[in-house]
Amino acid sequence: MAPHADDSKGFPLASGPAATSELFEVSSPNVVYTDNEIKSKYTYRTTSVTKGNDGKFVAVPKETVYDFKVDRKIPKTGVMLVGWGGNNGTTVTAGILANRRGLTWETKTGEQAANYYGSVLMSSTTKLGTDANTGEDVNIPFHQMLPMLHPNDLAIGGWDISGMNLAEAMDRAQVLEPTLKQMVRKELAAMKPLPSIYYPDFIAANQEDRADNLLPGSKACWEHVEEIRKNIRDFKAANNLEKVIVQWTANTERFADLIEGVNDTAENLIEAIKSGHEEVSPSTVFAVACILDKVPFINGSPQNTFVPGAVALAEKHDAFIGGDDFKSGQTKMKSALVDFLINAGIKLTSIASYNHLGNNDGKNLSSQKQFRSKEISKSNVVDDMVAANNVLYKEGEHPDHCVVIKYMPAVGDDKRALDEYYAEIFMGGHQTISLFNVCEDSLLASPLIIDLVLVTEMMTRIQWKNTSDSKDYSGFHSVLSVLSYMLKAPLTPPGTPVVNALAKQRAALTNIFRACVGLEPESDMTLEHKLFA
Ligand SMILES: NC(=O)c1ccc[n+]([C@@H]2O[C@H](COP(=O)([O-])OP(=O)(O)OC[C@H]3O[C@@H](n4cnc5c(N)ncnc54)[C@H](O)[C@@H]3O)[C@@H](O)[C@H]2O)c1
Ligand SMILES: O=P([O-])([O-])O[C@@H]1[C@@H](O)[C@H](O)[C@@H](O)[C@H](O)[C@@H]1O
Repeated sequence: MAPHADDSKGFPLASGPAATSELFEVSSPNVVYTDNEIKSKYTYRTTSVTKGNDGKFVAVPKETVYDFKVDRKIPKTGVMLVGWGGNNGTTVTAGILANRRGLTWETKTGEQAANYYGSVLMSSTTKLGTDANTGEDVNIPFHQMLPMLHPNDLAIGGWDISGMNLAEAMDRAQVLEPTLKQMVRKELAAMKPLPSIYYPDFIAANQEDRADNLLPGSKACWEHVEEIRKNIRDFKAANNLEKVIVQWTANTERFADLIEGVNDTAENLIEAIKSGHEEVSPSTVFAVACILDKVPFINGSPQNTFVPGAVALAEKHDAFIGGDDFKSGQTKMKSALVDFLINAGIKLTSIASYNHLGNNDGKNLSSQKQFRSKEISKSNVVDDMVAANNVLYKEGEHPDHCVVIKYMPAVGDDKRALDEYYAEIFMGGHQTISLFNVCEDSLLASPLIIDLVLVTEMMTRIQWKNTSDSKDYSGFHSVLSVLSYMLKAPLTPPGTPVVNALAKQRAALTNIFRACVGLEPESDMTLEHKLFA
């Protein structure tokens, strides 16, 4: 009998965890396994560079020894989506249900089985090491690097300003095959998003016609914070959960003005909400509600949810936050291609990025203020790669870069991304790369929602301390920049650099997980294959 859900309960857990036992153990004097923990001593090696009076760099190898501790017990976890009734929300919910039940369905090209393609954790591998006998690479599923939650075990719930149940909303989204929809319709029909907060000025006016599932009040108030906190507590209790993670996959909001005395500090932000300040957005109200109860909050949209006061509040409460803006298709390709071109010594001089899409996201983005949020997140993605190459680019020099998004209802969720990359090459030559990339937006974004939940939940079970310190273990910084691989505009701890290069982002995630079990970073040097045969 398929599991049933109701408003506050969301979508209950599967019967029994799908997670498999751990695939490997590290045999090292620096790694200790107990029933509940993996403890490791990890030497972090970096190179500290200074510039001498003669202008010459001096590079000094540095070593810092850290103790890492990983909780091996995988908690019963739920995810609550803000915007649950949207294209992404309905698609990821149906996708997890289909995987949990091992569904196959007929399509025009034959039978299709449920999968987690597009999830870096569930469908990619990472190199563990080399075979002691053959010297061949030994690659394992990324998901097996640490004792990680399995998406099949997730309870799912959430909020939407639209009161449609998930089956009707799935039809409205027009993303999934009718044959698959038919197989999950009954379960989704039993799921209804919780009423949400709606402050009209923050999203396009064209969204008003779906706003029929609202909490009273059209601007920030403390009752909204308390109601959201209660919703999360009720969902956790109803599903007998140990942990809940909240993700914003609701409409893109306009940027909030940063106002001293309103959203510049934690205290001012709390006061601004209590006094009903109109510059506090719904996404910031959700973030504050989550932070106060140390519920991790991830922003999958481009708006500046995390105003300085929200970041400060998260740091104050040791709560995890992450964002911004899922990196699903056009930008993911850009962050890989630009990384390749510039690191190949090719001088990229112009990027023209156009896309059109016909889903409700595109409808909301047809409004200038909401588009501006997206334009910013899509435009900044090359900055670090350009700045890192002072051979090609002088100080302050960068490629021309334009971003255009047009709402074309006919194409629905199947966004068309058209890009032209123009570059200078050897001796005055030029290279022009033209891409036509059909991104089925929700089918690309849904695995990112899953990866963001899995990595965020994993980070709540990792602690560290500097071996030389006597102080206790602590968690990573509140701002989870380790999530950057899944996001267009990575949020980083205040004052730290933003890395958008896709390969670097993936390497950071891989090597932090490796460090947690006392393994060196994967360097791909393979000296064993270069020094001797
Ligand atoms: N590939 C992708 O789909 C992709 C990539 C990057 C970012 N995003 C972002 O993800 C978000 C969702 O994308 P989508 O295609 O699912 O859009 P969508 O419009 O289909 O879904 C958004 C949902 O949010 C709801 N909503 C709006 N304001 C709300 C509020 N205050 N509280 C609760 N619900 C609210 C809407 O009713 C709608 O159901 C958008 O902001 C989009 O820009 C999507
Ligand atoms: O992730 P990506 O494909 O570069 O960017 C996408 C944009 O191209 C699209 O216009 C927008 O609707 C999506 O929300 C997403 O942001």
